[in-house]
Amino acid sequence: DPAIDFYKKVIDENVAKVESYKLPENNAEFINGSEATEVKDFGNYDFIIIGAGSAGSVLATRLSENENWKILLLEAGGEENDFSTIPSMWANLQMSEINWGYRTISQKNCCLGMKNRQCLEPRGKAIGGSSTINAIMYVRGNPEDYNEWVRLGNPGWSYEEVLPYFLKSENSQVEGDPGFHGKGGLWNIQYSLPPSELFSNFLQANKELGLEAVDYNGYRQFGASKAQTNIKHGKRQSTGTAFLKYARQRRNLNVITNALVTEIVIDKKNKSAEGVMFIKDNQKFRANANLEVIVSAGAFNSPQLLMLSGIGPKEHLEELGIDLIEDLPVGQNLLEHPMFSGLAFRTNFTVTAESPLSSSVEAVGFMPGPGTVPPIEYIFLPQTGTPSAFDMFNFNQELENSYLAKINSSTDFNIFVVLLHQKSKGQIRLKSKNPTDFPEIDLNLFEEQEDVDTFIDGINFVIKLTETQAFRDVNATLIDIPICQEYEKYSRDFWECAIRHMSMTLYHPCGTTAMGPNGTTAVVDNQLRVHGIEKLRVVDAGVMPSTVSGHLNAPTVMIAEKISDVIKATYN
Ligand SMILES: Cc1cc2nc3c(=O)[nH]c(=O)nc-3n(C[C@H](O)[C@H](O)[C@H](O)COP(=O)(O)OP(=O)(O)OC[C@H]3O[C@@H](n4cnc5c(N)ncnc54)[C@H](O)[C@@H]3O)c2cc1C
Repeated sequence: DPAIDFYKKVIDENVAKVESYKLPENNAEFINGSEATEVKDFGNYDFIIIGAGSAGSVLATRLSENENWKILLLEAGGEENDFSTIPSMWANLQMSEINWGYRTISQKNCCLGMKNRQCLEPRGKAIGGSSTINAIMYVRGNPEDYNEWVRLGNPGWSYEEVLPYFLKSENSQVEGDPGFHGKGGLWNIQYSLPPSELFSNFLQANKELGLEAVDYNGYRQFGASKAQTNIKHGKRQSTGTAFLKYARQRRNLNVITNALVTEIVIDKKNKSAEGVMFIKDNQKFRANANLEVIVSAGAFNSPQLLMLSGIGPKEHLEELGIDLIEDLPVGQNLLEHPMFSGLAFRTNFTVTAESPLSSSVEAVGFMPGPGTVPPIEYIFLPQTGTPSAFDMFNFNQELENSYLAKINSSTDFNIFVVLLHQKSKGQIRLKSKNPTDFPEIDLNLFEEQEDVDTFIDGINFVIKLTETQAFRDVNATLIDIPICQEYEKYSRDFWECAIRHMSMTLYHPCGTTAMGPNGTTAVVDNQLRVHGIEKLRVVDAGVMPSTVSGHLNAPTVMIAEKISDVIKATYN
């Protein structure tokens, strides 16, 4: 098949580049432009949207449906490419210029087994944003997650009220629970590509523990299922491909790539957003917004941009010499989904054919807990037969030699354990007032002991899962974790130590521009308008006031769909 040959060639060429790629330390490509003295006029628009990611692409598509509105969409990255459309290559995309390349600052409670105690925090820097480099899983979470947003003071966000917006985007091929899947929308959803040979063992193992196969986006979340994914004809469906591709043909939408927004221009007297400053092609530009500036730069970059523009914690901005316009808890309340990556299992089964064109994340399960929402998700990654091109865990040399080097991609499978509702909180701060510097990311996972305890329960559950007959049939055996030898092997103290060393995240930052009824604890209101500032909204994953028992891409698209309707209703 010529198509398969073409993509195999793309993989070969790009994997070679991945091996030698070095993550950047700052936004080097914009430094020249940041030193330009002249500011050029980029004209007037009704809406200026910052960031063409999961939220920004959807917003631009929906708002440009109104022909009378002139819209400017500014994106720091470039276009998607052939490599980024191949589902199984998602992890490798981190070692290319379509990842911003962030690392956390050195951590005290977590990431202890990583190089320099830093976890990686990839973010998409391209049309489609993080949906262009993500693992393409479509997982909405639990209805109670959204009802919780209402309980936190945000009317309009109950599951009943947001479900229509999930359905609106979808063209679902999933044979799931009736009433929970949309047809005819722009975004294709289908099950992950052909099942691996151990998929049925995974489902059967769950069954042995009383967990049936479920549609996790349907009536019941507790149980196990094949992953629902954003794939169409074997290719990634980023929001750039699924939504923006059509809207870009509209004359009222101007999409500018390789443009770094450096400031939201705010009239200090009226406390009203007037436009933006950005850098493109080594030049500085200013564009004006008649109706609104909408910040959709993601859960790290949106708070960075707000703080650079004078909106943020008073003390922090003062210490950096930034004039304060509005004192809001920007960058606080950072939530993540910690993920333990130390459960690999050797089997007596060897994959025969390598399958570089499959999607590597195959199936997930949700562990029941005492509450209405699952405390733990577990993700099944079967053997691929192809070793990954780099260490996405960022393990230090000791772990790389003593652990990673032992994993065999033909015989071993992984089950990643995810803590869904952490109590610990991190934060985003500015390194300096220079917009070409990266923001400072402090994850602070596992500050709260309760998080560690729940995580250990999840690990023990997954080990029990692999001790069922279904996994004994392939002789699944936990691969030795060679660290934390000072503790009794597999005791709770041992697991705590392993968790603090070997956990990374599922790359689900949110909460840094949280919605809520007032500016002491929240940044935006329930219509995502920034408290205290006119004509300014934040619309992206950062606005989630609490996280969801799922993955963040689908909820972010839902948020953008819903706010597009709110905006249309406001001005029409
Ligand atoms: C490696 C990885 C795997 C993931 N896997 C999954 C998964 O399988 N399923 C799932 O549901 N979720 C997954 N996620 C998470 C999900 O993709 C994100 O939560 C979601 O895409 C966030 O959308 P957003 O609109 O908030 O931000 P983004 O999609 O990141 O969009 C922000 C956009 O703004 C641009 N931008 C930022 N700053 C500026 C600036 N100053 N000027 C101009 N442009 C700017 C960025 O380049 C980017 O395009 C994953 C994420 C990653 C990184």
